[in-house]
Amino acid sequence: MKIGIGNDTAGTKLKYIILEHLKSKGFEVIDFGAANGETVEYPAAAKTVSEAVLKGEVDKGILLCATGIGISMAANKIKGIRAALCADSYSAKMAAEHTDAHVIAIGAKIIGEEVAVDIVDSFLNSRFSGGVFKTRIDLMSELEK
Ligand SMILES: O=C(CO)[C@H](O)[C@H](O)COP(=O)(O)O
Repeated sequence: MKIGIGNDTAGTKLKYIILEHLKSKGFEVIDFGAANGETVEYPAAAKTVSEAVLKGEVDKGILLCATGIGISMAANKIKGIRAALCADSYSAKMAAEHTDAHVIAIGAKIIGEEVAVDIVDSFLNSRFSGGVFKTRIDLMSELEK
């Protein structure tokens, strides 16, 4: 599984922790986010990762900003993207199982490092349930028209 990770400046430290964790688990990770000392605004990071998912360059995306709020809002403005702001691993599991989220967002100043890693693992280890949940995301997609 190929993962895209993106962050604004506030998410840089947590990005590297998640990046190393994912690599240690054998994931291929593309880092689209701000590097140490670099200034990147969250809309740009959200756009790059979301478009990479839509193009199939990566399978799923992880987004980080200080709160996770702006970067999840920005990702949800990209047509076709379902982004879920997650503060716990159950939500991350449901984001995958019930809403087939393309990306999750985590607040780097809100969520501790170990919980953040649990959230990421929970999201990536969970699969879309289909069935009635597919009907519902199709209804959600109609809202974009
Ligand atoms: O969480 C965010 C948006 O929802 C941003 O990361 C936050 O606003 C950045 O703030 P600052 O420039 O003070 O680090």
